[in-house]
Amino acid sequence: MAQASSRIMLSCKHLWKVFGPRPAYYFDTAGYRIDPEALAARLRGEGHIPAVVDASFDVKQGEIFVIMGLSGSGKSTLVRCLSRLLDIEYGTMEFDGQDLARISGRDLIEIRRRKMGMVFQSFGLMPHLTALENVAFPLKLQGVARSEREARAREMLELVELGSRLDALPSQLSGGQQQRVGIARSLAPDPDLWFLDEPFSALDPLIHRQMQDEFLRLQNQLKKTIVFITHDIMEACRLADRIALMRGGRIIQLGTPAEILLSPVDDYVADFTAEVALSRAIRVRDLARPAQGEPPEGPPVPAAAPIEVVLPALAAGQRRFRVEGDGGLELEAGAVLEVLQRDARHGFRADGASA
Ligand SMILES: Nc1ncnc2c1ncn2[C@@H]1O[C@H](COP(=O)(O)OP(=O)(O)OP(=O)(O)O)[C@@H](O)[C@H]1O
Repeated sequence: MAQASSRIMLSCKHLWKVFGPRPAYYFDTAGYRIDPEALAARLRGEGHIPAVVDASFDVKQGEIFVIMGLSGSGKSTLVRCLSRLLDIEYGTMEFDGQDLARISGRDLIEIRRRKMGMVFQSFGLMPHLTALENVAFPLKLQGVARSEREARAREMLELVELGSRLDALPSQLSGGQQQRVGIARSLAPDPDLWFLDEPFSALDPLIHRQMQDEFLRLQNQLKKTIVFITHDIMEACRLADRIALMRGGRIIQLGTPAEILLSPVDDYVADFTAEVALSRAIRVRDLARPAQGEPPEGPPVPAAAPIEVVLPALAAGQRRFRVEGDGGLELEAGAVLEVLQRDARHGFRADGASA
């Protein structure tokens, strides 16, 4: 996970996207004045699909912001609105000093080409172009000279460890390799905002995990501002700095993975998170507190490690753990045991496996 700065890169307020015969009718220029739930219910009752309902959130520079929800909850629609592949009915989307909802034509094309990168589940590569040509293609659209765009494409393919397959056609590459090309292509114009819509879900589970590691490695290096969509809570918890959890078009909870896992707002979120082994997903820093009295003995534990790292010492009787860093933090056995109890209730063993 990257450390995000506090600068806000994208700020969305009260976004609505409605499918149906006459969505504009419900949103006059003065704005809607009834509460979002009531308006969404009315829209549904009158033959419309409110796919994004009053969504507000900020994405910080350098952050991995994950939008998570079940099929049909509105994730893809929301991201299509952010990239203006769809027009919204209502709301504001401030990016780079401009309201994306209001700009049009040339400006929009420029922003999409130069400032936004997109990766989709279907890799969308051009079958008759080589890996190098596919990655260089967005730069060709920008009018970048051939030698320069090929140098950049080569650099991006090396970044995703495909430097030896520059001349391969998509059909000669595995699914995982094709998605790496897709990732390299989306990064070629050096976007400020990087959208990834279920980028790994077409890949088999083993590759899926490798690609997540690869993605985290890339992000550590590049520190992009990322909006990442997934329906997989484990993936969300692994990758996210913060998660926006959607249901029926609404963002029902927004927080760090630890906040969502430890303090779900309602039973729906609690059910959603029940399949996650907390001892793996919760990190030492999530439960750390200022050290009380003398600092704990023993070697420090890394703040970013999952709390399962302390289990052997806990089993051997240690009750307080020094947390690595200058913060004077400790991890206390009681907090760890609470998490283990929750895992046990949901059928997870202390080693993180399902019982
Ligand atoms: N072009 C469209 N016309 C009408 N309804 C649409 C359209 N696109 C999406 N919807 C509806 O909007 C709602 C949200 O769909 P969306 O694709 O955003 O969900 P999702 O969370 O991305 O789902 P999935 O994970 O299956 O892709 C669904 O009820 C869907 O049927």
